Amino acid sequence: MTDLLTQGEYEALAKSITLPANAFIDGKFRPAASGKTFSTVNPATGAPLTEVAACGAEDVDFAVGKARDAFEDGRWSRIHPTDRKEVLLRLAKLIERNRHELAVMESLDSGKPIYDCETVDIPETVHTLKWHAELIDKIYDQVAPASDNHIAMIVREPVGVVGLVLPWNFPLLMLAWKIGPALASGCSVVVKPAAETSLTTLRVAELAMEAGLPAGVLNVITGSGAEVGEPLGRHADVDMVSFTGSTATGRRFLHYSADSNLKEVVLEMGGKNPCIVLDDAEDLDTVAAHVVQGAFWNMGENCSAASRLIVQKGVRDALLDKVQAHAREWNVGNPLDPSVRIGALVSKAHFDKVSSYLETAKDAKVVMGGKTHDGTHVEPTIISVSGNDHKLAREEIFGPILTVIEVDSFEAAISVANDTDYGLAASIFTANAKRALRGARMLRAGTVTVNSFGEGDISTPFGGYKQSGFGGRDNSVHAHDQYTQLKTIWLDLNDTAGDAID
Ligand SMILES: NC(=O)C1=CN([C@@H]2O[C@H](COP(=O)(O)OP(=O)(O)OC[C@H]3O[C@@H](n4cnc5c(N)ncnc54)[C@H](O)[C@@H]3O)[C@@H](O)[C@H]2O)C=CC1
Ligand code: BAL
Repeated sequence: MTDLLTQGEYEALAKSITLPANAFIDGKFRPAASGKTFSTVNPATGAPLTEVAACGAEDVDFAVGKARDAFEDGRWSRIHPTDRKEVLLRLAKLIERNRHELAVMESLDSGKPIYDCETVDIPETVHTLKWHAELIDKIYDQVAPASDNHIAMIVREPVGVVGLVLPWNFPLLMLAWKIGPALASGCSVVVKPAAETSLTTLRVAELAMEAGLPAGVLNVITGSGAEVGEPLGRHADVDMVSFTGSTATGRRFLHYSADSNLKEVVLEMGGKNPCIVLDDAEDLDTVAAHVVQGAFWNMGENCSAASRLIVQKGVRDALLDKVQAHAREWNVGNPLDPSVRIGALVSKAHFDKVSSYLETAKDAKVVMGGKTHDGTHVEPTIISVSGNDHKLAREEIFGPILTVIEVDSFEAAISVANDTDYGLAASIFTANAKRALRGARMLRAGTVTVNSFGEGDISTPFGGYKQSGFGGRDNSVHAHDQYTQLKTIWLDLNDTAGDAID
């Protein structure tokens, strides 16, 4: 059970904590080579929090060089997996010990409710690091079938120096999703946090040194996508990039790779995720609670947000009454108030984008909400559209706006659900087990939940079909596939040289 503090205690902590500001390279905080900085702002108040190093290509190059040195001399990549495990477990413990400080930092920098930071982001970050740490000395290599005179081994080796490019919606958790398996596998990493939310990544890098991670293994380069993300994506000495963010930026990383060293690229991108509710769904009140959680959790700033409610005609009105009742419990307010469920959107620029969709609602029916507050807050909003062609049904809004589409059959529901370029997540609510399973199979999405909304947990792969994903999966044992490559080693056991192995 998480021990929440009071709003007053969180506000006192916010005033007393030291915010990191410099990039973190080779075990030390360092300013950008250019000396430039940018302001990071509390989106809930508009007040500047601190000045962060505005790094560029020179800093990326320096960090990649340090990561390469660390990888090649084996100070991390070649130590026993159990020793890597111990360091990562210590890091998880240090994050747990500093949870209130990290939760406040995350909330101030991103606008997320402190309640979410304390009850989801921090515990899940700790759990993710522990899970990958515990896994790494339990994965065995393989021996392939071969004649008595040969042994064919298939071994996993760390891929090398990896670039980890993070989004702003779950700064700590996405860091953990990527450094957990990357570091456990023995890679050295250069992390590029989103410019909006660099602070907790920098603090975790510092804690990693305290945990005993050797210098140069975990580096953090702060700055913009153009100045840091692009040079990292194009760097000839980066072996692999794992990215989470928008589909447009993900696509750029494929170009960077093709134009440079053909580095491996794994992309986890956007979604316009359908939530299907059929006429025979049971317990509409619980269904409504899932719909609200799916649409409004983290202010809808979630790649797997259930942003399209596809509801069968017979149950539409009853369901929408209950969805509104639950949504009214999601109060908008100061993110440092532990009773608040809807905090600020991440930035004024993102607020402007999300609120522009409220204008689009003029040719649709606003069922609930539609108002904005305090410059960066948007109320939980439900908008009913005439069909799946509406802009609100097609574009990823990444805000607390749920688009409702009515359908008249199971087949129509599946067809509308799949009518999107995305394919990250989907849910289906029905009491008919055969239709539930048939639907789950027919939905083109990386994760399908039946009679619930969720992303699964650390033990199951997370990633998308179609333009939501490329190249691999986060979470689960499969996350290690991103950060390792397979090597085949054949041994000839004959006393004298035998035939060629073919
Ligand atoms: N997990 C997800 O699916 C996420 C989706 N988004 C979607 O993307 C929209 C835009 O948000 P952004 O912050 O602009 O996302 P983004 O995809 O541009 O940013 C993600 C990361 O890529 C970096 N980046 C940006 N431009 C780059 C470039 N040209 N080259 C290399 N790296 C670059 C950013 O600095 C950040 O670290 C949101 O409204 C939302 O719809 C945003 C964040 C997470
Ligand atoms: N929900 C975890 C992945 C993401 O939103 O970026």
